[in-house]
Amino acid sequence: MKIFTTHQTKEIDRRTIELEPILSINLMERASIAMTQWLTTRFAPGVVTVFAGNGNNGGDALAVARMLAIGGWEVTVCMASHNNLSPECQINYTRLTHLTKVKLHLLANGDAIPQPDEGIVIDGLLGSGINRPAEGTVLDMIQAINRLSLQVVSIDLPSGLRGEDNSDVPHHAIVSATHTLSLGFPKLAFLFPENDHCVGEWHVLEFGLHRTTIEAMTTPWHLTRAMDAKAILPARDKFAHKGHYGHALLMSGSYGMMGAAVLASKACLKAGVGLLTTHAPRYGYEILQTTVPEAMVSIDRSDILISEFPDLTPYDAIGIGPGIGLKTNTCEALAQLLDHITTQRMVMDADALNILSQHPELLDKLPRETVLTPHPKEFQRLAGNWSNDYERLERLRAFAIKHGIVVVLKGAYTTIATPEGTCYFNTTGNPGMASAGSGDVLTGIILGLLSQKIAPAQAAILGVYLHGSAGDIYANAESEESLTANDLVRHLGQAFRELKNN
Ligand SMILES: NC(=O)C1=CN([C@@H]2O[C@H](COP(=O)(O)OP(=O)(O)OC[C@H]3O[C@@H](n4cnc5c(N)ncnc54)[C@H](OP(=O)(O)O)[C@@H]3O)[C@@H](O)[C@H]2O)[C@@H](O)CC1
Ligand SMILES: [K+]
Repeated sequence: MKIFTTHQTKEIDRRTIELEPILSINLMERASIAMTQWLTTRFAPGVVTVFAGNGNNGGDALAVARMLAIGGWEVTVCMASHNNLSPECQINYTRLTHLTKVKLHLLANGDAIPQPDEGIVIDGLLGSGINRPAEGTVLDMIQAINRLSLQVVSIDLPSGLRGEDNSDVPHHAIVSATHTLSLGFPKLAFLFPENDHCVGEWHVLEFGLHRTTIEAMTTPWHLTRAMDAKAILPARDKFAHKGHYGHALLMSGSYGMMGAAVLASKACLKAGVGLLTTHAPRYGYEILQTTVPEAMVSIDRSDILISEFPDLTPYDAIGIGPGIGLKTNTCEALAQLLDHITTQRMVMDADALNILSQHPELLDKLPRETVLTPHPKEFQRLAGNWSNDYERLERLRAFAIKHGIVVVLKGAYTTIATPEGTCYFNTTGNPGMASAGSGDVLTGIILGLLSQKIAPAQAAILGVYLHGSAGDIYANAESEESLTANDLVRHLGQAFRELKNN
């Protein structure tokens, strides 16, 4: 699903009005019907306090207030002013005044703001048209809303939040919503950890914007839904043999870190690879043979770390990093590997990434479309610091473009940036997955998919989706708290099945 900038959304809005054609007031009515339907399926009719601004966000709020009042809700509306209303807001204001049962408060500067103690709150003060941090009575109303202990449903955006960069907006100038009903598309800002405090649960409501315009409009930002991930999943051929699904080489483990090699190996196999060879230090031999009997083992000359790599000829894809450590011999083996790699696809994680940040000259040797899977700290070591989440995203794109690689920045809404600068935000997963070994499992999955000749960016998008989905399946059945990396491996089968049946 595409994510557009505020500016693009306005253009889609304009073209819908022109090409459908539809009057803007009727488009607003359609959006408001979609929001009212959402509200009435979620909440039983009761008390609702609606805060409305003077632009079209306020217009939406006034239309929703009218629809709820007609539906039997007890509606109170608070407005900062009824002057300088946008034309659509003005029409909805007039329509609302015809309903005598709606209580209307027009607040002048300094007036006490109603403080409801029951029901729900609808926040329609400011939407995508915000052009400066909230101020005056609108700011007072935002702060009054934030003092309430009621559920707050924001229209389009929590008032005060902008669709993209919010680096200059203080938290106290943004409504803290429990739900945000985003009109048409998600906003980029919803995906940033720094806005978690205000966005709450967000929902995209479709209301018939112009399809051809949406299809033609390009954007670097995409959200991966089940249908997008499913489209990547290749069908399995009835007459296939194990050679069809590729031969993966995993270089993983060191003394005390063999668990990483075990987890990544298991995950690679579960992701459907044909053959797996795990290259590990000598001392890991028995561990691997007993815990992952499906994998072949290639033994390093070193007992305790990886200091060499096998002949690469048989392999379709190489995964390196989980548990390898940062010792000089291992760094040298990695540098050598990069000199010898030919057609193999590659995924690098954990200590392989730390080696890259200690030896940035190696970044230039990465084969095009190599997949790196850093968590934020590893990415910071690789690409430098950032001061806000928007800047971090820009840095991610720039880094992927500069080095011609695929970067998977892990976290809530794990983001996959391609060498072309396109970003895909993942929608599966839960906080229970921020635990030991979770990254090793992801590396194994992506390696398994790369070996099956799925293009690197696609393998990363699908791998991240399945990894998160396995975590969600486990968390729904058991709990987030008890989730371990092994549980991810064990539920990968169900994640595939859910995706296929979707
Ligand atoms: N996308 C779509 O397809 C559809 C979008 N729709 C809806 O339209 C919304 C966008 O509406 P919009 O453009 O009228 O702007 P909006 O957010 O209401 O705010 C602008 C008003 O606020 C004011 N103002 C600005 N900053 C301020 C501040 N810091 N502090 C105080 N005041 C401030 C500014 O007034 P000013 O004081 O600058 O004259 C202006 O009047 C969008 O979010 C969605 O809800 C739907 O109707 C259906 C179709
Ligand atoms: K709003």
